[in-house]
Amino acid sequence: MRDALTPAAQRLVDQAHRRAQARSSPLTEPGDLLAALADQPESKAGELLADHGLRAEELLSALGFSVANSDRVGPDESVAEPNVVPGEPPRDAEAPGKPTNEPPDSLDFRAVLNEARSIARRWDRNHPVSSEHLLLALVEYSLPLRTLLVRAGVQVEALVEAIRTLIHEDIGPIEVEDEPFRLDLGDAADDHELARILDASGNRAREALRVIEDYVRFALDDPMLTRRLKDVRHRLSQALAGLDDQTLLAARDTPGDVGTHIMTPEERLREHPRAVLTANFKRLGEALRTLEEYCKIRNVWLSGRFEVLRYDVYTLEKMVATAIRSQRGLGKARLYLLVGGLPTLGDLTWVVGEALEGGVDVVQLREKGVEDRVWLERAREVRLLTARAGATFVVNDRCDLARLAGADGVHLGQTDLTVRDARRLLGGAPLIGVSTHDPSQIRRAVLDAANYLGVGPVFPSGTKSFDSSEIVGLGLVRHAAETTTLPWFALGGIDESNLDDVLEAGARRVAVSGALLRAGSPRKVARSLKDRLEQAVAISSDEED
Ligand SMILES: Cc1ncc(COP(=O)(O)OP(=O)(O)O)c(N)n1
Ligand SMILES: Cc1nc(C(=O)O)sc1CCOP(=O)(O)O
Ligand SMILES: [Mg+2]
Repeated sequence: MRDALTPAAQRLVDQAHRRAQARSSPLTEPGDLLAALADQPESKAGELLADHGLRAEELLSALGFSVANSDRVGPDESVAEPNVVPGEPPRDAEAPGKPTNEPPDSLDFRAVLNEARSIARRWDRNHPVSSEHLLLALVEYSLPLRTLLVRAGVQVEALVEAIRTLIHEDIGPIEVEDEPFRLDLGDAADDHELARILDASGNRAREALRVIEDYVRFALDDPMLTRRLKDVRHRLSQALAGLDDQTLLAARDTPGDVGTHIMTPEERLREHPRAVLTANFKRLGEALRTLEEYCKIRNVWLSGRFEVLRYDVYTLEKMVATAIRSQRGLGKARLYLLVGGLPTLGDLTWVVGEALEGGVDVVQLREKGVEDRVWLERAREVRLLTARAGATFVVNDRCDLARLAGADGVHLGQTDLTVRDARRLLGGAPLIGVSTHDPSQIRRAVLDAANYLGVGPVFPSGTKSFDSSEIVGLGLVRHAAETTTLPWFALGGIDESNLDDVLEAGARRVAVSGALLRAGSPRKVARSLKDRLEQAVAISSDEED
């Protein structure tokens, strides 16, 4: 394999070889590369590992390197990036100057380099492999190394998202590998059986994935999840390319398959599209498990790729389930009111009543600095009003009060409780909303299985003061419109005068506070905002038809 690597990536690969030599290993393994990355906080990938919680010494010792004497093995270990040094062509892995007498690459090590290459070249065939590509290949395709990273403190999911964002990872065409990993299926009877099993489960996995993708794309209409599913399909195809398709085809015998006519009553009965979705997630998990188990006989590395895919599919299943539940809870909600800071309970009752009459769908009680008993009294009042109107009620910041008041959910900012901890307190049913102020927070909230997002502040706000650098503008609204899975509400300084700009940028739900609280007639303003939101929704669905 002749891979174009950035100088920094090349040094990491060389360092991995030297590490293998230092530990007297006959082969250079992926763990040697991970150790090289972990021990180079100045490289971009090393920096990312450190930012995501790596306790480098713990990882190095888990990888079998003694921290005291390891670690910068050999000379010239400075791996300061840039990815590509301007004016300097990327070095080649097998170019002259490569250290000699070092243990050759294990199959797994070569597979990691292959992976890194295919990630780097997804969009551009000439793109060199950088340290970030190497790190992504390691964590995405080696479950044991991923586990070691988790044990050494790394938040792996967030790390993967950060790398993907950094390298603009996206779904490109499937590249045919020059030298794919092939299962060497010969002519023996065992091989024939193995080929039939792998052929059937490969087809099953592909088909189930397609059924799931169709649901997410057409029923859920969710761009971010559709992209993630495409990514799984892409990786599944790459993994399946490791099986010798000619052998599999030769072994295929559909008319002779004793299983084709056996169908359980449950398989015939699917009452609604969601039942089809659930059944196909199950089918996909099973097919991946079969691939993983039977590949172990011949190629542990390939088996590991199916294993990682299976775990990713479990996570995706949860994300799809959350997206369905969120859309059901908030699918038709367009106008969201944040209310708080009013002098009396009577003022609160009046404003919320007016807003609900004007068509507000969600009310959030957002109090700051009031005594808990007052908070709770107000929350119970808003609960009553919203329940009568059939609207949703959310409590800002406080899970305890949300529970006590019987709210439908809670809203959390970036420094409030995490979604995971709020779920511990509230259980699975209540809605959890998260404030987001940049693309990575949006991605994180989606991965954390939040039910909806606040996206802002779009404009300066009279309700909460923000530095000008904190105002996200319409750019983040456009980003959310293009990518976001969940119901999301643009907010911050939105009123009748600038709503058109927000709609133009792609928002179809907005949250307001001052626009209603400072209005002479909150009912009229709410009605006008709501009508314009619904009109925008109607126009965009006409355009889609
Ligand atoms: C719908 C919605 N979006 C964002 C926020 C802001 O939450 P947070 O950042 O926690 O700030 P506070 O509101 O707590 O001051 C929100 N409340 N609602
Ligand atoms: C409390 C709050 N949080 C925001 C965020 O973007 O996180 S914007 C905001 C204030 C929303 O009120 P108004 O509509 O009056 O600007
Ligand atoms: Mg908060």
